[in-house]
Amino acid sequence: MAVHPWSVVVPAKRLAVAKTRLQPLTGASGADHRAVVLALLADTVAAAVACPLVGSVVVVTDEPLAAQLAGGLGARTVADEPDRGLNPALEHGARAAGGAAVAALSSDLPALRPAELAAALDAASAAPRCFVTDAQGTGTTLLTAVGTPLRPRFGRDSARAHRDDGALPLTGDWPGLLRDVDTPADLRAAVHLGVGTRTSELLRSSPTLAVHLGAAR
Ligand SMILES: Nc1nc2c(ncn2[C@@H]2O[C@H](COP(=O)(O)OP(=O)(O)OP(=O)(O)O)[C@@H](O)[C@H]2O)c(=O)[nH]1
Ligand SMILES: C=C(OP(=O)(O)O)C(=O)O
Repeated sequence: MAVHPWSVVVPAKRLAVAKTRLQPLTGASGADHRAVVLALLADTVAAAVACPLVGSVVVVTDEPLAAQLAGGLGARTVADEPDRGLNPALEHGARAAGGAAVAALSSDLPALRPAELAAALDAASAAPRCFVTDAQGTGTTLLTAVGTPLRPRFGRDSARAHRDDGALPLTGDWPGLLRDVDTPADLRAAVHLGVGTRTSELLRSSPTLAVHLGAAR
């Protein structure tokens, strides 16, 4: 039986140290690196907030600009505790979010659509813990838990780690949910799929970045 509402937890580290693999692109195009990271987060959070199966979105961050942005989009923010990296931050966010159905969502999914997230969360009622593998095939973009602790294993080869830890892999027609952005090629692929409002605005205001991403008209 489908479960909802879901609490969605989104991690966001300090902008100054985030998305370093995008720096060659932002540097070469003269784009504001922080603005790019924030735009990816904004489109991800906006899609989660707009998802009909989601009751609350909690962003785990110590970054004031990310917290401000999350608040403006209707998400709640909690501090980046216990300050021991991504997985402890997600566990903290999941505890703060509460509820029986909790999902950890990557913060770098600018092409995510609310209906895609709804389809994945709907499918996630199939097992107590489920996950969605990223487009590369090694990482994780969504980890879900219903009535059981989240036990996040994000990091290198996290898809394998989540599967080895008993979570069920989910597949479906949700290209925007798979397309996390780590590298310039990933951002190009997300732009090709169609990105949300904030990333689109950024491309309009940064013509050189748009050219680098093949998005210039
Ligand atoms: N709140 C919180 N989020 C984190 C932490 N570490 C990583 N994240 C977030 O988790 C996601 C994946 O992080 P990483 O793959 O380590 O780093 P990244 O910023 O995506 O990119 P790179 O610098 O290119 O490795 C990003 O959204 C980060 O902002 C942490 O300690 N606390
Ligand atoms: C940490 C992860 O994400 P990223 O692709 O941002 O490195 C992961 O997939 O587990």
